[in-house]
Amino acid sequence: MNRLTGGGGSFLASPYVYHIAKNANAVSVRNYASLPPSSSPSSDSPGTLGAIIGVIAEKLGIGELATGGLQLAVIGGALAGFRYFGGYFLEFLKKKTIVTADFDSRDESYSWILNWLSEQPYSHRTSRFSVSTSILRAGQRLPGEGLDANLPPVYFLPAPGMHFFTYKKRLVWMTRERPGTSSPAAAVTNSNAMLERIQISTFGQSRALLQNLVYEAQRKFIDRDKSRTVVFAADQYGAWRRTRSRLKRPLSTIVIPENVKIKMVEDAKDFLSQEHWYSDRGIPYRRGYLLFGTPGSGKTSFVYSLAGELGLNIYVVNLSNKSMTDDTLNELVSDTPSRCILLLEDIDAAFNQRVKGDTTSANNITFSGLLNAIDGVAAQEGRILCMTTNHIERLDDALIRPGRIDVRVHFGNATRRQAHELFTKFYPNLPEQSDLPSLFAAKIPEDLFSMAHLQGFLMGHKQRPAEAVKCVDDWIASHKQGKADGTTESEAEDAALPTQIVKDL
Ligand SMILES: Nc1ncnc2c1ncn2[C@@H]1O[C@H](COP(=O)(O)OP(=O)(O)OP(=O)(O)O)[C@@H](O)[C@H]1O
Repeated sequence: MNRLTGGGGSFLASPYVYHIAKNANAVSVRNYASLPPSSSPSSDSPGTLGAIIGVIAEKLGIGELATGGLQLAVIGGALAGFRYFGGYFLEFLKKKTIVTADFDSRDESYSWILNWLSEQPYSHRTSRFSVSTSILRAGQRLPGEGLDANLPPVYFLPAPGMHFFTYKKRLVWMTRERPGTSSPAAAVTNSNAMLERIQISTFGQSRALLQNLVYEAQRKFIDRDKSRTVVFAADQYGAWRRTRSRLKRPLSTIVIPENVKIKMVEDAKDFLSQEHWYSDRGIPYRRGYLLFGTPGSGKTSFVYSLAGELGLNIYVVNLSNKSMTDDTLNELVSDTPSRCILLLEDIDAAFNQRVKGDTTSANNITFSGLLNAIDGVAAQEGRILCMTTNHIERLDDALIRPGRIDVRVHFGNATRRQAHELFTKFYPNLPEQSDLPSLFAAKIPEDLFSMAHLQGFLMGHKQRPAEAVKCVDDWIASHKQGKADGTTESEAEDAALPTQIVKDL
């Protein structure tokens, strides 16, 4: 009895139990130590756990072996309890002493942090680094940008794992997890196999340092985008993904009548500055443009240039996407920032099977779902909607009625004037008195070729303007026949209309 119930001095001090206590975490050890000291390790004194168990065992009249078993069970239970609560305690300690920022590759902020990391001296110093020509986010590639235009872009990033470095003279550490490497959770959820995660931590209770870091990363990223137009597209999960960014295309590179450009830019700027005007009159603060006309006439290019001019990003919805439903469309549209261009391209293709009274489309979006997304309650205020189509005659009147579409711009085939301007812009180093642009323009039949077509021809003579003028007759002859065969009467009529703002509103 004495051997088994020898109080703290007996069983805790026995080599076996002591071993268990030593292997338990510090919290367990401390908790044992905090038990009331047992000055007299005798069975008469119930001052220790062992003694208490001994007394209970004696009262119950169980034998020595069973008493030993009971003691071990109690110790095991106590250790398990310490481990369990110890975990909580450690977590509590961590919360009190460490702050952590978490970045998930499904979120835009992941790009900020990768970009920020790639600029940190540590990323260029560490022996464990990953090299990338693009930043990978949720399966989307964000090409390296803003680097020497003559070199392939490259990012240096800390490799997956843990890294320590300093930020503003404070120690920070970062863990980067990739599925299949160090993130079992991500590996299990195969649904998003490209999920990545970064955590950045530092000692202390204040979030200020990490918040500064996040703001700095955000600012750097946005500054880099200032000279660019960023394009977002909907992914298969119904969320916006940054797909690419392009250097802003100056409006001067779009060859359409100057008055069209000026009026459109003025209209958009006016709209963006008139929020109160709209709210005072209870008019939904939205503007819609329909750009219609012949293929390759510059409709999409104009939208990109306009976005650059206004400093807006573009959110493109592909209505032909089979995974898109009314709900996802609605969610996407309501999820755009308040100042942006929402671009619906080739809108006729999404609903070309619609005949009057039919409310279905070739995809999973209903016509009423589309109308609702465009101007329902969830539709974002402050956005500019741009729709493009080559077939305005196929569009339902309801889709382009005033209020949904405020300005219609027709884009036609190239006039001689446009051909002249395109040639001049294509060969900017021509002497001022050169007659090549005029010679070229004189040969181009009015309203027969699209601007894209002419641009394609000039691309074949990139550095040789005189050769372009010499060869253009043959090119026209060979293409005239093809065009005559392939163009319907209504397309030919449409193409012959000049590029202009159609003021029917
Ligand atoms: N008016 C124009 N000025 C300058 N470039 C043009 C013009 N029209 C077309 N291009 C050039 O032709 C190509 C195709 O233009 P874009 O995609 O903007 O035409 P689109 O009208 O949107 O065609 P689609 O209706 O087939 O989508 C681009 O490379 C663009 O630079």
